[in-house]
Amino acid sequence: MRRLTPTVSEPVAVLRKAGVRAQERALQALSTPSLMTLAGLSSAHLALALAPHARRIWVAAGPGNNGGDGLQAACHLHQWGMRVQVSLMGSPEQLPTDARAAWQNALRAGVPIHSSLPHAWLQEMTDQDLCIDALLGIGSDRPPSDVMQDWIEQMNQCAAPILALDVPTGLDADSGQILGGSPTRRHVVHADTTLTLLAAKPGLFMGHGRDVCGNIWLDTLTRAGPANSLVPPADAWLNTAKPNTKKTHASHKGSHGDVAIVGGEPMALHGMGMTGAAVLAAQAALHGGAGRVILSLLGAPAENTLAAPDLMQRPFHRLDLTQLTVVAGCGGGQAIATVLGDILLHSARLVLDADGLNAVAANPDWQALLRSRSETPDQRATVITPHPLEAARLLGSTAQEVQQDRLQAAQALSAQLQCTVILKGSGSVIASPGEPTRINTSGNGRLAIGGTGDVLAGLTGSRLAQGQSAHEAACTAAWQHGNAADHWPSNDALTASRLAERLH
Ligand SMILES: NC(=O)C1=CN([C@@H]2O[C@H](COP(=O)(O)OP(=O)(O)OC[C@H]3O[C@@H](n4cnc5c(N)ncnc54)[C@H](OP(=O)(O)O)[C@@H]3O)[C@@H](O)[C@H]2O)[C@@H](O)CC1
Ligand SMILES: Nc1ncnc2c1ncn2[C@@H]1O[C@H](COP(=O)(O)OP(=O)(O)O)[C@@H](O)[C@H]1O
Ligand SMILES: [K+]
Repeated sequence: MRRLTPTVSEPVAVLRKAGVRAQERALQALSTPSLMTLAGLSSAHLALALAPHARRIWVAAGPGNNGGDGLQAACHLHQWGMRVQVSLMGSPEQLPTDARAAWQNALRAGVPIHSSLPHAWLQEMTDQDLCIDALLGIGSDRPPSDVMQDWIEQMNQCAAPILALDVPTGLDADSGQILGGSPTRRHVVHADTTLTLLAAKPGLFMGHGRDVCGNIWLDTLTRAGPANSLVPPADAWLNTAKPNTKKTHASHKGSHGDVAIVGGEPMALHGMGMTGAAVLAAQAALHGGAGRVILSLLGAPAENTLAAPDLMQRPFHRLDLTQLTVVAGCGGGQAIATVLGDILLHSARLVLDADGLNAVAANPDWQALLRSRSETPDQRATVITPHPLEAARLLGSTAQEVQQDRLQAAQALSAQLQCTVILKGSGSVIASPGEPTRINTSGNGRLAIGGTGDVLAGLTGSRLAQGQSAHEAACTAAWQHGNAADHWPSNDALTASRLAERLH
């Protein structure tokens, strides 16, 4: 069993529900004791570690095998001398085989099992006690029933912390969305800790998953031996790519790459002042360690010269694109369309963001140009950094559809445009042709403010300029960007410009 944090260094495979089921089938026959026995024991160990002084442990057990895990855990905790009560939803006779065996074990051991909520017990529980959510795991495909919703609400309102087994009930393990697309989070368990079983699931790290899982632990239930070779191919991996920011002594500014930021439409052009976005990207490229950063604002001379003394400034026609890492589109407005063809054709390495992506989405010729960059003899690296709406425009779908399956959306876009994609948002997904897809686990809701995406684009450009491949640059930049937010002092405002200066 191990805790999954953004600083985890070994690779962690992520499987969708279908993959977990396949793994379950493959391991079931081999595993002695049964997988549920292992799951129950592991859950009980973690429960005891989380609440060693609990005077009450309430287990809410559902009608499937997730309920079986809870019953098995209750049995151990009871045998170890803890005061446990189980509320079992549904009829014990209808439990699946393993869960039914767990119920019989618990009965034999003398665990109190009821079919309703222990109201008085719940009211007496304190923050030293523990609730165990074993209502639904990966078998849930619809919003919880009315009675279950009531149990969930009681659990969320209880003073004791919550340990969710496998998945917090009400959360879709694949997407991180709330089952049934409910706009409120009332009908999903808000766990303090989630012990996920067999494999990490994507939904725990995306969308609402980050808010309702609490600390995530993983037990693969596989011990050393032949069982390990039966794990199906991963759908993705958690992103563990930390940047190496060390620079050799024997280096000069030319050793660390040149980045040109092209964007920042001024107010004078179409009445929308967006030079700030380009300056943010440029600052991030500088603080990300690029040797030289050139700001090429579209349509007018710089308005921020004094604010950015470290930056060089050039008009677009003076840039030698073939020698540069270009970050294009940040605050690009409509003006980006005037230079996008040249950028797609000639830039040595490219990060395309924001209005650059919107322009590509509207123009099939530019899509073809973007694709063809991977076919040039020098295979020009390209990273695109869409948020869900920009991704939807490129895919011809909706942001909601993208959020329903972020892994699939990022992979489809990467295949369609033959480039690296960072699909931004809670749990950014990094997909590249022929590379394992990554889910970034650093970062938090404080990044949900204007301008942080420009910072990510500039940082990615600096990583490319320093010699990383498109996939590595995207992985390390996404991790570093989120990590800076994770270490931000809680009493200090996080703004994009300050983020750009504190990338460490
Ligand atoms: N098998 C194994 O080897 C191992 C399994 N493991 C554990 O099993 C879990 C998967 O078990 P599972 O497949 O039984 O699914 P689970 O999540 O318990 O739910 C299904 C039940 O809930 C019901 N139900 C569904 N939705 C509902 C709703 N909205 N509201 C109300 N009811 C709803 C559904 O009813 P039905 O759809 O049939 O009407 C069915 O009765 C997995 O997450 C892990 O914890 C581990 O121990 C490792 C070994
Ligand atoms: N809830 C969140 N959790 C983690 N990261 C987030 C969250 N919301 C936004 N982000 C990150 O913040 C950045 C926002 O980018 P974007 O939407 O393009 O904003 P902008 O265009 O204003 O810069 C992205 O890197 C995204 O991954
Ligand atoms: K659960």
